[in-house]
Amino acid sequence: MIKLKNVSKIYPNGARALFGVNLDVAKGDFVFLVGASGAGKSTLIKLLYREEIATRGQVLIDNVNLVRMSSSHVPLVRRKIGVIFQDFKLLPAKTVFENVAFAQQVIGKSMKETRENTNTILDLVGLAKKKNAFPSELSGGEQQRACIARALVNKPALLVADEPTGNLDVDTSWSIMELLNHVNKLGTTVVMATHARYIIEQMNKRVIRIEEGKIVDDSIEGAYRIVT
Ligand SMILES: Nc1ncnc2c1ncn2[C@@H]1O[C@H](COP(=O)(O)OP(=O)(O)OP(=O)(O)O)[C@@H](O)[C@H]1O
Repeated sequence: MIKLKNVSKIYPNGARALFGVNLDVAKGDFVFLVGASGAGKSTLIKLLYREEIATRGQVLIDNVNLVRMSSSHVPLVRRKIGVIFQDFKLLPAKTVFENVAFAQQVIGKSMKETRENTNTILDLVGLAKKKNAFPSELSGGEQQRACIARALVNKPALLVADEPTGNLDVDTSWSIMELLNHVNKLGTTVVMATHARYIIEQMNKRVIRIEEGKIVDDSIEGAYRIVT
């Protein structure tokens, strides 16, 4: 579902973030991106949802090249992709329900469908009881669950996550990882950048290591699987 062909990214200020990256991620995969700070993980993730555009090469999502795409087509591609961040990015003046519902209203879903989908996804992430709370009334783990609900509510084929456990304690991080694993088992492809060694060691997933803008290792890591 994801194919990067000889991708390089040089930012306008001259910073060289990625060089000659080739990558294939199959539908249904769960992939970790690891590497030191500044290695290029966030840049690679941003290329996948066209927050940034590659300077050279091709970034294909379901055979559509995001590099050559006109901006009018970007919303169509973004509907296939849910994004979650380390710092949540929830709208502070909206409740959990409204944050999740909003993602559907902007793509023109009816009120009835929006309400049904929002309730279903809030159940899935374990936030049904907090749906009328505002983000400031939630714990960090609950805020991240709300973000995951928002990212998933339009049923994306791909979920990209940039350090989604970066602001969470170990137990809360595991509950988020179990949720991502569950979502992956339901069929969503997951690409997640992380610095958390203990997570990649225990998840037994494909791990892509980036150093100075290049993929230097691509292998299955860890001996244990999370039981879900
Ligand atoms: N918007 C930008 N403009 C200029 N340079 C940038 C920009 N974003 C990132 N860079 C540079 O590109 C390189 C890769 O950065 P990137 O954020 O992709 O790394 P990272 O692996 O995600 O790091 P971290 O783990 O700290 O988040 C770094 O040298 C960084 O300074």
